[in-house]
Amino acid sequence: MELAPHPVIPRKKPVLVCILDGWGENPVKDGFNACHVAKTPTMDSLAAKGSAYYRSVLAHGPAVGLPTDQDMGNSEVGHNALGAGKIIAQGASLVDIALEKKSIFQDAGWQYVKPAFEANTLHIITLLSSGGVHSRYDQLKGLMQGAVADGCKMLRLHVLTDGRDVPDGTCHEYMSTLVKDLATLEGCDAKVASGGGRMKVTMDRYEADWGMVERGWKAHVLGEAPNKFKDPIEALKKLKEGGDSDQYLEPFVIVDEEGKAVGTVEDDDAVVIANFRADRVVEISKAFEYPDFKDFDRVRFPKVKFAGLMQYDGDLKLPANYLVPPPLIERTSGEVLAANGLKTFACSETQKFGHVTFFWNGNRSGYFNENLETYVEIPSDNVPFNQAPLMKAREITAAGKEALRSGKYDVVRVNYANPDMVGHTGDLQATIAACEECDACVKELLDLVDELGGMYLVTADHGNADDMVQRNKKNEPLTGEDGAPLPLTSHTLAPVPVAIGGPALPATVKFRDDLPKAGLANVTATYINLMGYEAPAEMEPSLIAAN
Ligand SMILES: O=C(O)[C@@H](CO)OP(=O)(O)O
Ligand SMILES: [Mn+2]
Ligand SMILES: [Mn+2]
Repeated sequence: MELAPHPVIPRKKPVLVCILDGWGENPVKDGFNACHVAKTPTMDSLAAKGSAYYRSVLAHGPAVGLPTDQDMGNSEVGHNALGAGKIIAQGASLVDIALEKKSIFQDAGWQYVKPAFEANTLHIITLLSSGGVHSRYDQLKGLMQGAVADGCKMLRLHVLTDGRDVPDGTCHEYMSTLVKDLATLEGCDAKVASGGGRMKVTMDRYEADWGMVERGWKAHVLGEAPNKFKDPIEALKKLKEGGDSDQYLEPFVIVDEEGKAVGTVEDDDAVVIANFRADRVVEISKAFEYPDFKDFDRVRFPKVKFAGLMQYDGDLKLPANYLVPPPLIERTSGEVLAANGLKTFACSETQKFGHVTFFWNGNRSGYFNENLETYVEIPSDNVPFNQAPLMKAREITAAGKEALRSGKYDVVRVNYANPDMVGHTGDLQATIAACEECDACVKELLDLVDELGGMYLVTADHGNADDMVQRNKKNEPLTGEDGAPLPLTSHTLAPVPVAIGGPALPATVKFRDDLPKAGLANVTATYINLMGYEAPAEMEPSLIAAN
């Protein structure tokens, strides 16, 4: 893994790698493109340097290991690619293949849960949508059908409504489809048992709010929630009357005529999580898997056969049982830099902290070499982010500047959460403010890189803020019955910008023009070059060359 010195670029500290989470370079530049509408003098000045120093790269679909060109990018696959420099077949693709070949039903994880099917209940916990970021409905359906074919007599679904990877208000459609499909599972008593909105129940990440997971545990396992309904479609109807978006629905439990929860989790049951993406199911997995779990009081800890659709954390081997082996992401840039004694500083706020560490490092929660890596997490606020669109960008900037100034690090990596997290709220004005804040913070970092005589690479992991409205096939904005634009809460298919520069960048070094289809994985070799090294040959080619 020894890195050879770059023939032209000197090893000159510091190098800044800055990721604007959810900042797409969308070809549609109208009033709903928050990155475009926002006043962004810094990003504009980078773009104005022209194609030798500013370009876009693909951040969605096969370029980041997703099944099709219709799959928008996301933070997991984006940061995996940025960190690894390779295009890796991702969870969504691997599950597709395993279902297609039916090998999923032969492999060890399924064999582990299957013995529960005859006399006990199979519980499936899942994000209920076809978003393709954390889960997909067709895969859920395949799992349910496979379970029934293998003798499952009692199936209970615990569903998290989406409205984030798919438009708000679609939870009814997914629930109706699910209820219809459950009714077709012959010989199986199949019901929805509990649920809630993905940003309220179960799917917390990076320990931002364990209360979410506790609410999920109570609803899914104990059958307790303030909202009890006899019918899941009725449940959503009533909960939506409160005005909450699909993402933020309160937890609910489905009860029988006597008011008893229809699907509590009991000893000897099987529990499967049908999400392929890790970050938002690591916490609930710990609650099911760890006997000495202390992050909230579980009240009851049923002895179940627990499996993830994938293994979510390779370092922790969590969960021990899983249906599909996760992508093997090896020899990431983090590992290579550590092996060469190079020092890394990485920082973001809680919501994105694992993105610049865990995902960047190939879904590993530990360090490669703790003496060489410094990871700083700025605690995120637990608020709907359109109410606080500046988020913790100032604090991240301050930490990044201190790291740059310290002279201790070969590379300083920061991620700004604003364009993505505020973009997900569908609030255009707040997202414009988020982009402006981000731009102002990037300026501070770049000014310091100038002062210190370093180099920078500014990029993003996928689009989001660059389109805030749902559109028809002709790209025209859609409006609701009241004539108001229908907000887009999801990521986009847009490519993302990559900008390089800084006083230490030799004048002969420029972006190549022979890689028009380059994607995020090409950024890795580029930043390793800026650090003064040739990138490992197995990585996707660098975007730059010296003439
Ligand atoms: O919030 C999340 O979980 C996803 C969207 O589902 O966003 P990101 O990939 O940017 O983390
Ligand atoms: Mn992201
Ligand atoms: Mn996002």
